[in-house]
Amino acid sequence: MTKQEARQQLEALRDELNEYNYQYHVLDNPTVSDAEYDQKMKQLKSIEAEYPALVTADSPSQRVGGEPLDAFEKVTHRVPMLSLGNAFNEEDLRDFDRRVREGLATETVTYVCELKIDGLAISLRYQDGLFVQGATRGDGTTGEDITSNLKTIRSIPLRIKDASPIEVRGEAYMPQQSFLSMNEAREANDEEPFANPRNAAAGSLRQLDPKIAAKRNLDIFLYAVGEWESGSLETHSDRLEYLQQLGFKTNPEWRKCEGIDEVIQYVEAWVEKRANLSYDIDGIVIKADNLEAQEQLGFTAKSPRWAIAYKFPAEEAVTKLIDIELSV
Ligand SMILES: NC(=O)c1cc2c(=O)c3cc(F)ccc3oc2nc1N
Repeated sequence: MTKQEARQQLEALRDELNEYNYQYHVLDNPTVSDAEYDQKMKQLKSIEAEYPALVTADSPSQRVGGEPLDAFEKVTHRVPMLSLGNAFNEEDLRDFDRRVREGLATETVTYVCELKIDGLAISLRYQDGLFVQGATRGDGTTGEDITSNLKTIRSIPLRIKDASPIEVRGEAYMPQQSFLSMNEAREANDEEPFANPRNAAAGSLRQLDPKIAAKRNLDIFLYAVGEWESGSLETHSDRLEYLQQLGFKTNPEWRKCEGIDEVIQYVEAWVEKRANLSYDIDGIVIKADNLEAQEQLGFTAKSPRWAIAYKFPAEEAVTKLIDIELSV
């Protein structure tokens, strides 16, 4: 095979494998058998072995990186990654809504409600369509570069159609099933089990060896845009739809709510439905939908004034109580 033929074959195989990966891990709708996927991957790797110069950053063979790192580099978030203020009951939610309406001098606010994924806040940066850097929130201004670990998350696209620089944010998490089977394996090896999926996800993303992170079956839901020069959308909900069009995994349960009464209905519905999810949530995030309204309301030193997190009553407090009772 000539170098030109190899280049063409590799491009076709990359596109095919990245599309299969998207259907399987983002849409949860596999279109080929594992055997067929593995066969194509083997073909790609053998041509890349023959022509190493033709390996590209978005090749599916590059998901599980090379050598373990000695340490994580620091990353500065030019747009700070802040944390959300909390609401614990209906009164807190109504107080939040009153502050927003007063700040905007408007009667009713359109909100977007999202499930609050109980994981790790993550930032992904794309340049010329390529995934170039991934980082933790850290202290909001300085995070850790964990690009090699994030590349192992199959639902993160290595390339997107939009070539303009864009930073997207989301929550990396460990699905409950992965958590249970990982802890079974750890206990079989006399290793300390993780307390909960959130700690397991944090521990996995802090591994210096990406081969370990690759085995942890982590996943991610994207929910916001950080830096984005060419951004021209008017609402947060438009941004969620744009992220989905770009090939990112967004959580399908978000809803637009007109006014705080609809928000409270959404929250109450999920107190019940939460138990049926295949991943942990610790609350509901409520955001003013209009981006100009967000701009007008701005931020306190550590949180947006245009969003709040309604926290479910802590479940682990109950299990801890039971553990104590059982242990006496
Ligand atoms: N865990 C989550 O599922 C989740 C978390 C955040 C944030 O932490 C968050 C922090 C901000 F300063 C602003 C918006 C946010 O939106 C968010 N939206 C979500 N869905």
